[in-house]
Amino acid sequence: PYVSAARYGKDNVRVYKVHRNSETGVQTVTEMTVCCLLEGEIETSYTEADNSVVVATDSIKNTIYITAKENPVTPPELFASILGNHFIQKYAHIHVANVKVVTHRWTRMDIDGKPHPHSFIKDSDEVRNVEARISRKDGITVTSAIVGLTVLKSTGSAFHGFVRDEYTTLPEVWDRILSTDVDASWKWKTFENLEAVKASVPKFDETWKAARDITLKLFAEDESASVQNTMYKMCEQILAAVPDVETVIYALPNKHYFEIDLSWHKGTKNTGEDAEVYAPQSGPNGLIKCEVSRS
Ligand SMILES: O=c1[nH]c(=O)c2nn[nH]c2[nH]1
Repeated sequence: PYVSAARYGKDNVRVYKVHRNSETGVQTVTEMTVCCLLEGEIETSYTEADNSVVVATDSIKNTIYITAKENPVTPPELFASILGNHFIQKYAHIHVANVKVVTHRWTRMDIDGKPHPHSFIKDSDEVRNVEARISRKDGITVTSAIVGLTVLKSTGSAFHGFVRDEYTTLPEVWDRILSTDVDASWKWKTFENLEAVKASVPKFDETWKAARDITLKLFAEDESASVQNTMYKMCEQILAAVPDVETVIYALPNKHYFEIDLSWHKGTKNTGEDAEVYAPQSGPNGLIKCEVSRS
């Protein structure tokens, strides 16, 4: 047998960084969880207990903190690329760094109608993620993502015209609740090197905001014929808005809310257009995925 693939490093490295603007007194915080896994000429550490090729995962964790101290931690696309590039520059035998950055939400509080200089609220578990592969040979590939953006609409969603056969019990519906946890990601054109990532820095925040705004606007306004069709429109609009993005990927659970027939109680009407009380379902749930690329 031989090692056909290997990568190792430190996962779940939690990092917080504060930026203090001494002139305005405004402080800005970033909190992220980092995973950094290295690839290269490391097979002998597996096959021959040769630890001479191992940059200890503890050293990788230390490097994450030093890199955060010495460099910007936002946008996450830049930080991930700087971190990964460090390893392939520092260690000749390391050829690839796989870096995942999960950025948590700290939304600045508004107090008495004014943004507070140093107080924040975790207004949701939504995260902004980046996965970057920094390769000596192949350059830097970056995928950005919005994960855990939970949305619901109480109407404006239908699902009918689907296959009806001896396995079908689902009634057709013209007016239903639609709820999902958005997992949207977009793959950037490969960056030749760190300089190319730095040249694109303004695009990363812009694109995250555009992708989020497009998702919310379409979710709210589309007379949805299905999760499939609505998510395709989201992908189309993001591709149209961001030339440097090659592919957009969505994975949307369909979080069902079932009607409850209450007619057993004095003929209470609570189905169809009389439905008001529903049973939110934890599972099973639909899961609809798609990947849309430039033609
Ligand atoms: O939007 C939907 N897509 C589907 O594929 C599906 N299947 N059941 N309900 C559904 N709703």
